[in-house]
Amino acid sequence: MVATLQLTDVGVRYGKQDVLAGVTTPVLKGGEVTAVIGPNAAGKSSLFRRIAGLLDGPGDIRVDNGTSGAQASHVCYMPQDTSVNTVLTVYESVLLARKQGAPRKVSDEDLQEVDRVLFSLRIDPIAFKGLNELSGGQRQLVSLAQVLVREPKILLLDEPTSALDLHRQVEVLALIRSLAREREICVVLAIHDLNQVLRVADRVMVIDAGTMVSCGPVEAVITPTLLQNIYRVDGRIERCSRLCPHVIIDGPLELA
Ligand SMILES: Nc1ncnc2c1ncn2[C@@H]1O[C@H](COP(=O)(O)OP(=O)(O)OP(=O)(O)O)[C@@H](O)[C@H]1O
Repeated sequence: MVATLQLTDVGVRYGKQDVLAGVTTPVLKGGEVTAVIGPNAAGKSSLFRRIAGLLDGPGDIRVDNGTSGAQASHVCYMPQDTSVNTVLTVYESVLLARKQGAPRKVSDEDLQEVDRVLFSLRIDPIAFKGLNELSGGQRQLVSLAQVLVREPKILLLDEPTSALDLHRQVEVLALIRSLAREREICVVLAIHDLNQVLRVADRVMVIDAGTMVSCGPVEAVITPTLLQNIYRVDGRIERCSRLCPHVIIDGPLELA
């Protein structure tokens, strides 16, 4: 069965302050990548924490048309903050993530999956380094390995490439897209770089000031009007030599 995720009227409140309200999506399906975009402090991370079951709030989060998000075991969440406070090695931390909530005995299959994920993210050369010895980008790749190794069906990634160099961003996002397709994973990822959104996502959800203002196919949503209304910049969409759409920014919005 293909995994599905659907949000109905989902909100988040910290104390007495509503930071997110009324987020309703179509059914997001395995095999698809949905990008969540919007300005700083719009409510994107709060939405991810709410879907992952780390925050309470109004609304309905439906996984596979039944279980609520928090309870479904195949929902994996990678937070924005990947700082660590442990002496584990990369390999140990990824193996531990794999065994989370499962019987303790480590099988050959577990070891093979850890190897496969480290290799796919090209972090196998640092497998036996301590987590506290890594660069910011390496730490982010390890965090990604920790969720991929659990073989999720719903994958929630909060800015998974923010610390990566350009080559690694393109490579990792291509990997995420191909895993989504091959393993029918429903991927939802927050990301600021609209050009990467245009490359990786099927659908884009725009959050602005705690409200979902738009949700649809990437090229229908990422338009000069969005650049003006949400990001206050003048820009246009053009195609690169491989025909992938790209955002060209002309400058800050010039008010008439
Ligand atoms: N633990 C918290 N307690 C109170 N308010 C919070 C908490 N976490 C976030 N907020 C507030 O909620 C709002 C949304 O924050 P959130 O982190 O969800 O934004 P975001 O869209 O992910 O931003 P960014 O793009 O900067 O990461 C902000 O006004 C923020 O100050």
